[in-house]
Amino acid sequence: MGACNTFSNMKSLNLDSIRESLIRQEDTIIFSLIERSQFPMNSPVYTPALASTLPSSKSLLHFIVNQSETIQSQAGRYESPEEHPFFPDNLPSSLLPQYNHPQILHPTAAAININKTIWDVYVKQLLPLFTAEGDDGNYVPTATSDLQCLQAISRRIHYGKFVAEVKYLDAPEDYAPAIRAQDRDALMKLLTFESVEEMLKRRVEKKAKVFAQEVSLNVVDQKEKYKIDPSLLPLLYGEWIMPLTKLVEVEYLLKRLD
Ligand SMILES: C=C(O[C@@H]1C=C(C(=O)O)C=C[C@H]1O)C(=O)O
Repeated sequence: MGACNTFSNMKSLNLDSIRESLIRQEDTIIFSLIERSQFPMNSPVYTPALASTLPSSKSLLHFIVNQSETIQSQAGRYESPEEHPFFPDNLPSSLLPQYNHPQILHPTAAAININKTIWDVYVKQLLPLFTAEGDDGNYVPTATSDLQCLQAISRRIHYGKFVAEVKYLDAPEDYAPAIRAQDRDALMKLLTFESVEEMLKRRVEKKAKVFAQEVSLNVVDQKEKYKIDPSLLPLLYGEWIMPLTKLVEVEYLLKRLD
């Protein structure tokens, strides 16, 4: 049986099960980056000029994400504590019967949403790293690939809330004084596991070597080629995805005793 990506109940929530989910989410993130990388940068997708006749005049990406979130919100996506919209203002309510999502997180945590930062980091820092320069006019497939990447990365980073809850429950006596003192540095130190981070960086590079490898039947063509450079994965995780996950962890813990 494959590793499960969600929590069905409180009992299944421990640091091992959360890390298993984060490991499975690596696959989703790597595949979504590979899909996006088949298109060049297509920079008109991210600027207002192309979007001036659309209801979201900021950019085509803004329009596609906003409209997709509207549909998905009506279908109940944001009822789950694992999901965070990029444009939470004025989202319609779910039209579906309520699913009984386990209430694991401390109530004040619901408000933590760092998607603005994730959006900026993705568009300004990550995209240029793994897409070729250029414009091939495939704007809608490009923006829908971006939506997949953004949702996968956001879900992973906001999992920091669950990580933080479990770490707190495992050692409240260690965390409580730092929370009471609102000491960000002490919390960051407590929640950081360098060996886990180092293993993760090695694993995502290895996964990218497998997932992004060009498959050829031509035995003469021995040299391995990749759809995205595998060494980008430890960079993306080390510079942005893990630090932002830890930021969510700290933000969560700061509110854990409210
Ligand atoms: C997520 C965790 O917390 C921290 C963040 C990590 C990450 O984002 O992958 C890894 C190890 C920790 O430093 C964890 O402990 O698993």
